Parts: sequence; C-alpha cells; structure tokens
Amino acid sequence: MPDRSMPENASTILTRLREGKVRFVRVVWCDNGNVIRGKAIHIDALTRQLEGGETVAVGLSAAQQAIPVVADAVAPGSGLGPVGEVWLVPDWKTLQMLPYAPGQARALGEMVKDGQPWPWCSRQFLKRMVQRAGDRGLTIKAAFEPEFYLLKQRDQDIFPADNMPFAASLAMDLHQEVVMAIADALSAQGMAVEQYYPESGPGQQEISVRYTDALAAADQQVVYRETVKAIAHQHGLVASFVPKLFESCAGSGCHLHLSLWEGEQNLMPDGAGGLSETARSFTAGLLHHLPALMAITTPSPNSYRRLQPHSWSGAYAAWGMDNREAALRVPSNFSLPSPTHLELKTVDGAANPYLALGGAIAAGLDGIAQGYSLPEPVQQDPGSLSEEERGDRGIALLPQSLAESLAALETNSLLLDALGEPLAKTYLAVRRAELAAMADMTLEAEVELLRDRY
Ligand SMILES: NC(=O)CC[C@H](N)C(=O)O
Repeated sequence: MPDRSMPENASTILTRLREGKVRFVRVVWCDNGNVIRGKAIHIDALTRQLEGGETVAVGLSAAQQAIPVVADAVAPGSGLGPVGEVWLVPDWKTLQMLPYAPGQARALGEMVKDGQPWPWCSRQFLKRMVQRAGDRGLTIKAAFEPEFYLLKQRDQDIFPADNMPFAASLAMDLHQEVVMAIADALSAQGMAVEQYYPESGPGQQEISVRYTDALAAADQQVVYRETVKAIAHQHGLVASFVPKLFESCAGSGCHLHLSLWEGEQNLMPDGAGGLSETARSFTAGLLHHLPALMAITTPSPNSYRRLQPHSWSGAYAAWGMDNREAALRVPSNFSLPSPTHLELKTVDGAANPYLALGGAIAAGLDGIAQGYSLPEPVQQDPGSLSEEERGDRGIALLPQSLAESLAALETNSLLLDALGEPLAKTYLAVRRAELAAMADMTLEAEVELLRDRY
C-alpha cells in the first residue's frame, strides 16, 4: 500500500484525518474464526491521545480471539477466558480513508499486552515468518487472488446476480457499475489492480491485484474482503467469498501466489525454463506440509465442498507446470523463459490471510532447511489417472474434510511450533468448535451462516 512510507508522526496522521474529514478511525483485525472485525475511535478521542503523545490503543477482551465463526461463545479448550484484556494498536502505515464510508478511515491493528506483541496476534505471526525468511536472506512476495460471487437477495431467497459463463463480456456490462466502483476503491486504497473477468460460476467474479511484500499482501486481502462486500451492498447486491455457495456451481478459491527474492533478484527462475533449486525445495516444503497447512488455508468445513477433483481447485498433492488440477501450479510467462512464481490453489477466502501466508512461508522454508526435493511434475489431470498410476507416482488426494486437515495439523510440529503454543492451542480449539457445530449442517445452512461473514 502506498502509505507504508508515511512517517508515524502524530501531526501527519492528524492532518490526514482532518483533510479526509474523518470522524471515526476503525482499527481492524482478522480473528481465528477468520471474521474481520473493527473497533472505531472517534476523532476527538484520537486527537486528545495523539496530541498528548500517547500510543493509540483500543481495549479488547482477550477471549475475542477464541470466538468461532458459528457462535458468540468462547471455544472450549482455547486457553482464553473472560478475564484478560489486550490492546489493539493501529499500524498507522496502513491508514486509509474508506472510499465506501465517508467520514471513516481504517488502520489495521496489532495486539499488544504489557507493551509486548501478544502471542495470539495473527499479524505479528506473519511478521515472525517474514523475519524467519529474512534470517535466511530471503524476502517473500505474495498476492492473494480472491474469487467471489455477486448475489441478489429477494426476501429469504439468495441467487446469483447473473447467469453467465466464464469471461462473458455481457456479464461485464451487467455489473459495470459495481465492478468499476470496486476497482476504483481498491486503487484508491493503494492496490495495483491487474485483471478483471467474470469467473465461471454464474455471478462469480475475479478482480486480481499485483503481488507485493508478504505483510502488505495479507493486509490487502483484509482490505479487499472489506471493500468488495461494502461496495456490493451499496449496489443492492451481496458479495460472498464463501468457498462453496451452490452445489452445482464453481467454488470460490483465493489462490496464493508466492515468490522468493534476494534483494531485487527473483530467485524463482533457473533461467533454463524451470524453477531454481531454492524454489524447488520451497515448493517441496509446501507439498510436504500441505495436508496440515490446509487446516489454516482452507479452514472451514465448507472449504472442503470446493476441493473436489476436476474443479481446478487443487484436490491432489501434486505440482505441475500450468496444471490447474495440481494444488501447486507453476504458471508460465509470456515474455520470460522461466517461471517467476508459484500458485497454491488450496487457499480460500475463509482463511485468515496472515495465518495462511505465515503458515505457507513456514512450510516452504522448512523445505529449504531440510533440502526436500521435488518429485517429477504432473502434466496430466491427476484425477484422470488410475488409482494405481497415482499410487506409483506418489500423488495423494489431499484432505477431503476439515477433520482430516485438522488431524494433520495437530501432529505437525513444524506448523505448531511456528504458530507458537498459545496461538496454536486457540486456533485448533476454534476450528474444532466450528467443525462440531457445522458437522450436520446442510450446504444451505452453512451458506446462511457464512454468507455475510466471509
Ligand atoms: N480459473 C480457475 O482457476 C478457477 C478456480 C476455481 N474456481 C477454484 O475454486 O479454485
């Protein structure tokens, strides 16, 4: 985001807020139920605090990090309870005027307790993983690629806002106003919008944004979800990132694009049409840890309705060049001989982007540390191979339920250690609570519950 260079200086902040005629600044975070939440501070209180030289902070119940998406009650076994306060401190470098909410601004918050980073804070978890890469001399660049549906609501009925197929230009005309408003609002908040097309589901959209540094990429995913939902609402529509809304229509992924850098040099290409050794080990680390990582990147019971073979969502533990059925796709380039990044498909918009990206970094770095080697690329649809061929080539079906990926995460010491005991314990408890509460839900009931939250 462009404001990252803004000095964290009280008078600069106040000047910007006054120029923007801001009355409320929302301090926003994404919790372990992957709901984006905010608490807003009035400009008068903020002015008092900033002019008095105080650090601006909003109090929050610690247990708020233990609330599953399904209920307003603390998940059992989370390690957090009704006693305990943490402080949400705005990162002023992320301050943005809200293009869709005049008079309001937003800064992303971090959780602090006793003047120290609070171990449950997901944004600080990602910072630790970025630092872990930095300790190896590596910088991670990333982009989330969210898909979402535009829906219309009539009384209790919710249905797709159009009936058009992939890239239908008529769908562009049908949604001209809302899409332009979304794209302009993303640009106004510092995102580099890259491409737009109607995706293959009826009413499904994809507006992609350019890669950036890891922390900014996760911040952008929060801002993206917020912006798309708010603007759709202003146009009388509901936008939803729920991974699977309709049984017979395409699911919505949020593929994660990753590249490794050393300074200004992209370390991904080998210059001879393939991936460098470092990139291969990083990819192998992702493949190795993927079943467990999916409890973070595809975290909802609903996520697994999307992850089916033949749906381009990456149901198999495989990698391939330009292979849209492999969980790890290495995309080719128009103008360069070698690939410049990789794409992880088993990610969706129900994920907390800080946890998802931080987990992916931890997994990939472990591949480098252990010197994992990458199997042969899979250049067919793995779902079309026989069981025997898949077995011979070591292509496993990835977890088909949250219960499976959670079981994998619970025994994955690399990811649990990376999260740290407090956050891991709470995260697992929240996922377990969601799994239990949604175990017998129909798709319709899931959608009713999740549609507005994701
Ligand atoms: N074009 C695509 O890659 C489609 C992706 C697919 N909708 C998914 O669920 O991941």
